Amino acid sequence: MPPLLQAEGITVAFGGRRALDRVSLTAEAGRVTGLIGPNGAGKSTLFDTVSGLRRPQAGRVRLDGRDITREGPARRARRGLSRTFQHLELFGRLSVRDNLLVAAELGPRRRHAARTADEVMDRLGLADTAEAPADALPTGIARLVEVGRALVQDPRLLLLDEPAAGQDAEETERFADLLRSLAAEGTAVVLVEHDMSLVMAVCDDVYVLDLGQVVACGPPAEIQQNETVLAAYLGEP
Ligand SMILES: Nc1ncnc2c1ncn2[C@@H]1O[C@H](COP(=O)(O)OP(=O)(O)OP(=O)(O)O)[C@@H](O)[C@H]1O
Repeated sequence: MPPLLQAEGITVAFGGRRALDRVSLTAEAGRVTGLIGPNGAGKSTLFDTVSGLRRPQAGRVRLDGRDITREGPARRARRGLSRTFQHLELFGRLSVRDNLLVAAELGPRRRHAARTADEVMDRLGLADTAEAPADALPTGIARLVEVGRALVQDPRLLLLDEPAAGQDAEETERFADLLRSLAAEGTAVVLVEHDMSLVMAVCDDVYVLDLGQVVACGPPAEIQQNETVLAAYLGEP
């Protein structure tokens, strides 16, 4: 069986400058794949390309071995791909529950949208804030709501763009448990995150991007020792 996600040789240029230069990445069901790199390395651009918001100038995106490079974001979502955004995309005036409901009503469990939203709120520890408007939430909690909006779609492939930013140590620990349990259920998780202790604790594999190129990939223990990575990224104060 092919890996659930295969991005192969992805090149994206803005003007004359390559934000991604022949980037390849795979993500497998049941594993958490980390994607790290300095600001501007190309992480969000890769998510945009995988989720169908941006067409690459070269390269292919495959899901279950099927070439989906020319498919739009809605089609990819129906195939089981969900993502969160680094810049939150919540409906600020709607409650937490309604934010999840709107997303659930577009997903495969739309007939049970209310139950699905409640289950996901419970799972994320959001039940107590269910009626709070999204724009009144602290960032760490708002990011969990964004994750919840992805989870109500019951994704097979979940792309998370800095989901733990703004969380305190205890929230991050709980979030790590959530990622592990999603992987244990068979979800393929791709995690963009600047919190290195979270990345190293939960990821099975880590890709390191720098200036649009993959400079290393491997298990966390190997990545932490890799000299190119230390120079490009981890060595930064
Ligand atoms: N719409 C755009 N137009 C022009 N340049 C862009 C655009 N989007 C991204 N870029 C450039 O592409 C490069 C990669 O940006 P990207 O946001 O993918 O990096 P990133 O690794 O996600 O960074 P960060 O950690 O800061 O979010 C950067 O140099 C950025 O300035």
